[in-house]
Amino acid sequence: MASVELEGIKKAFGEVVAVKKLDLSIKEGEFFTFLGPSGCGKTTTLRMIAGFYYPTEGTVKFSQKDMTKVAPEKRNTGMVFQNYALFPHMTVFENVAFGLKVRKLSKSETQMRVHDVLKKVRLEQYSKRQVSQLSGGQQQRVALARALVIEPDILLLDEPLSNLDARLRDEMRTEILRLQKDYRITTIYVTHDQVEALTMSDRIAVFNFGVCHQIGSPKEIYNQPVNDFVASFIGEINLLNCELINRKEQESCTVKLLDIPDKTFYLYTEKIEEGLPPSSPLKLLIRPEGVELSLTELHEENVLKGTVSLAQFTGTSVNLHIQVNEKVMIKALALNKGELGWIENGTTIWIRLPKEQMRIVPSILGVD
Ligand SMILES: Nc1ncnc2c1ncn2[C@@H]1O[C@H](COP(=O)(O)OP(=O)(O)OP(=O)(O)O)[C@@H](O)[C@H]1O
Repeated sequence: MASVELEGIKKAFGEVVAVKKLDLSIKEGEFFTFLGPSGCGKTTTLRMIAGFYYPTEGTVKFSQKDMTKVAPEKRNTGMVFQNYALFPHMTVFENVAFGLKVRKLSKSETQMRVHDVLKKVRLEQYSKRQVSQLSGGQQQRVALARALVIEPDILLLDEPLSNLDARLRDEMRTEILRLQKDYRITTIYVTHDQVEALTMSDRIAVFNFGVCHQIGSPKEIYNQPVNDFVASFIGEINLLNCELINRKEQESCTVKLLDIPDKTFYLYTEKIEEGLPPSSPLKLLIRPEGVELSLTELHEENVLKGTVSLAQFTGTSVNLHIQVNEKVMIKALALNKGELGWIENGTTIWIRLPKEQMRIVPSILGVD
């Protein structure tokens, strides 16, 4: 096991700056995920850790040892690629043994290690089969076995599940976590899939356009996003253009929603992101599950009246779109019970935005 430290990392390919300036440290044994949309610099960062690319600026360290210019084969990392990169004409055994052969391990040691790892990934009975004769999920396990057999200090996984169907993806998520805990190996996982990131990771780094916007546990990222990009990339959310009217210490503060005239809302001061840039556009955030609903009029603060424009039944709940006016639509969630479970399009409804469920963050996506 090793820790990973990235200090002031930048990577440019000619004019294209794939990673702008990155500082992060990954702890020993941690399951750490790089999450972000296509082209945001996740794979480039992973490849700098593997040594396939050298950074234009900055330092890559493993357990505080400078590895920036060390060749990939001397880093003791195991990597699994999106397309598996297996040798199709070779057997499962030969594929997994390949890295050990390169390292010139004895035949008996190789036999033993390959046997052990194939058992771990539940492929012992397939060792003589050609990989081209395996299913996608089985090929994925071979790729994992090949990465693990060298007993790497760090396991690097680049969108390893994106070629599998939904059911197999679920199964492999559990499998990868089981192996990661078994081997107690520092793991860096690249994905654009928020469900994978939330369910698997100890911590997540959220990227966009070569910049890491936030690092935190799945709960921190979901519940305390630092800006509207992070908030909207993970889960459903309502983002409302707003202006902060008055900010008091340890009390409610007052907010004006720009698209709902003559209405003031109150939320707790600690729900305002620290150090908001003075003139930047702001967004008020609230998750659909934080919105409260009533079919009878509510006479309290933070209430809006709207009309249901979409009621999508999902089994356990109903996803609702509630039109407040031409510009503002609020997403909410009604559990499949009581009268709210039977709600239909066109229903008039009262929405309460509880103080503790709202946050104010700077908008990097811009006011729409
Ligand atoms: N070898 C290269 N030469 C030139 N530009 C590159 C190279 N590799 C990556 N880029 C560019 O750098 C940016 C980041 O790419 P990267 O592959 O790291 O993104 P990503 O977040 O992993 O995307 P994806 O999820 O699509 O794999 C993109 O604009 C990409 O086109």
